[in-house]
Amino acid sequence: MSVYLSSSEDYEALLDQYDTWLFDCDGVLWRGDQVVDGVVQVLHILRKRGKKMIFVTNNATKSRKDYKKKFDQVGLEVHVDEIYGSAYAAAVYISSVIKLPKEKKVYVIGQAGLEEELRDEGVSFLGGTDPADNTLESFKLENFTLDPDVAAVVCGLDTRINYTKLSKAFQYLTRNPGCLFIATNEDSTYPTSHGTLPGAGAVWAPLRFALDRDPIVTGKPMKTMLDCVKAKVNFDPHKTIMVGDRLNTDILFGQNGGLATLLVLTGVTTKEDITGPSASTIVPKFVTSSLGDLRSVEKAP
Ligand SMILES: O=C(O)[C@H](O)[C@H](O)COP(=O)(O)O
Repeated sequence: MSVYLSSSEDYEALLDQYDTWLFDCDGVLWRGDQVVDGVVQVLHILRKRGKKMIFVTNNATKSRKDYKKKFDQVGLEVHVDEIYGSAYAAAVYISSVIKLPKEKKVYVIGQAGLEEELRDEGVSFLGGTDPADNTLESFKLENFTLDPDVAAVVCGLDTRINYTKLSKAFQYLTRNPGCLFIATNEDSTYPTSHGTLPGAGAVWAPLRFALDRDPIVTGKPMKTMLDCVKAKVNFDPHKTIMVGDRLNTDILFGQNGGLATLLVLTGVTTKEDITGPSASTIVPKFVTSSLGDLRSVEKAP
């Protein structure tokens, strides 16, 4: 059963109990470029109280450096070493977990942020933002030359997804022996300032259907993402809380890592999703309307 938080006393108790705070981004800190009301103040309070803060996003369209620019633009005081994205997790997984040989490559369905993280990890790639792949022309298999060095296909959110990219990925995954199918994350949707859009999971779902094969997912809720954080940051899981807006990624990610979890209702999850007969089996430890509400700890007389 979740504990619903609403008073400054509730929030004060949470601040006392946890000294490391992990935050999801889309739906918690912001929706698109619109920062959630009160979040700037709350991060400032946490910083002032010496809390360790880590930002873990499944959005693979941006690199950690891109996100640092976004944090700066929206007025949130965050260091690049506090930012962990699913693009970075996928690149580390390919370079350091499967240890892709240097002569091998990955075919990318995704955007520049994913390419930047792969490049920074020394992973060769093709596809992605290549103009030849970002076309609405019909894909002609007779004109396609298979690159035998492609040993994995990696898929992230790609707002320019098309039939050519899906067809090339399909060729590598069915014709290059042992070619790995990797997804940065499986979010079905994500919130923006103007409403909800299909997420990365909806981008690569056609491949899963065509292949009848599930990808290796490296973002939340999977362990790989937390391993990336643990490789750089020391924290006590018993004094760490994960704040998210999606049950099957953020909250499950926290639970898989043995962390406390705080669900906020400013993103994709509604109160109906966690109450009543069709409530999810993923039950957060705490629930509150918005991360911004924690600013009331400094409004108390
Ligand atoms: O890939 C997607 O579907 C979205 O970018 C993802 O849902 C947003 O990631 P978050 O910051 O919520 O982890």
